[in-house]
Amino acid sequence: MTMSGETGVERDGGTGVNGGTGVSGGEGVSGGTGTALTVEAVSVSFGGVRALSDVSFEVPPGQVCGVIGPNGAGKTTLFDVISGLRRPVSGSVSVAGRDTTAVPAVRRARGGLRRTFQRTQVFGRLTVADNVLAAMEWRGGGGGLLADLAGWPARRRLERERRRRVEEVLALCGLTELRDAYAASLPVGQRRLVELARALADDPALLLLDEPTSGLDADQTARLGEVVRSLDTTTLLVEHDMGFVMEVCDRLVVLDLGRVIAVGTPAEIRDDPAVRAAYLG
Ligand SMILES: Nc1ncnc2c1ncn2[C@@H]1O[C@H](COP(=O)(O)OP(=O)(O)OP(=O)(O)O)[C@@H](O)[C@H]1O
Repeated sequence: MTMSGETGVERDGGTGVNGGTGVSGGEGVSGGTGTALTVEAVSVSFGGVRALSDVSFEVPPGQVCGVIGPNGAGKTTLFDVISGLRRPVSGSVSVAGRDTTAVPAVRRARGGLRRTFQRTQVFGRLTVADNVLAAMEWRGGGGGLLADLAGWPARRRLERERRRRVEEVLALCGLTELRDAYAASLPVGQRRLVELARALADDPALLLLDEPTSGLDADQTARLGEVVRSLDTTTLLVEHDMGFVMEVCDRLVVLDLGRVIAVGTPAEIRDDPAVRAAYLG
């Protein structure tokens, strides 16, 4: 299946990390909501460029952790490592106490890892509601072909339950009035909310949000903050909007040139001289 990005270019959605599309099962990351994340001594190199050097931090269950740092600090590379799109040359990633460093991205997605991207990935030719519904369809309806043909009551119940959940998530993300709009017709901020709704549809265990406020107006940003705060899900977010980060995150990890230069609460980070130096030069 393909997804349309902000540019209108069709993008491959088959990484299995966004909304869990196209995969089935339940392995890889599982642990339900409130799953602890541990990154330990992770290093990644691109030729001579050390994108991540010995990066370590923990996110306790249910906390919201911001990853901040100047351009090129290694934030996207870190997300790629945690979601399984890139293997570190050394170090490990553990989710709910289980080492997932060698677990493929698709299995992490099956286990409940959801990620949104800097460049939004939604199904442009589906309505907003169907985008969210599609994020749940990967589990299948149960009962196989026979159930498909016979329309078993259990299958119909599941379908009703999913549709109820779609409406719930749309309301949470402020998208109810847009439920029948085609995703491709929406401005980037709203598409970003659709992507978030897809990620939230089936109770993620671990949520990675890449620049979630980008393209959102002030009201949408405020709502996003409320949504993220209301979740029990362990959440990691890369974000340049410092006001948002300071308000929404329980803790921050600051990267600079691939290294962790500070970890702490927003208040601690605000006053940290190393952070000020990295940002102000
Ligand atoms: N595929 C790649 N090949 C070579 N170098 C790369 C690749 N991806 C990232 N890098 C380099 O690794 C370093 C970290 O990049 P990364 O994209 O992770 O940083 P970032 O903090 O996400 O930056 P930004 O805020 O600009 O998105 C940078 O020096 C970047 O040029």
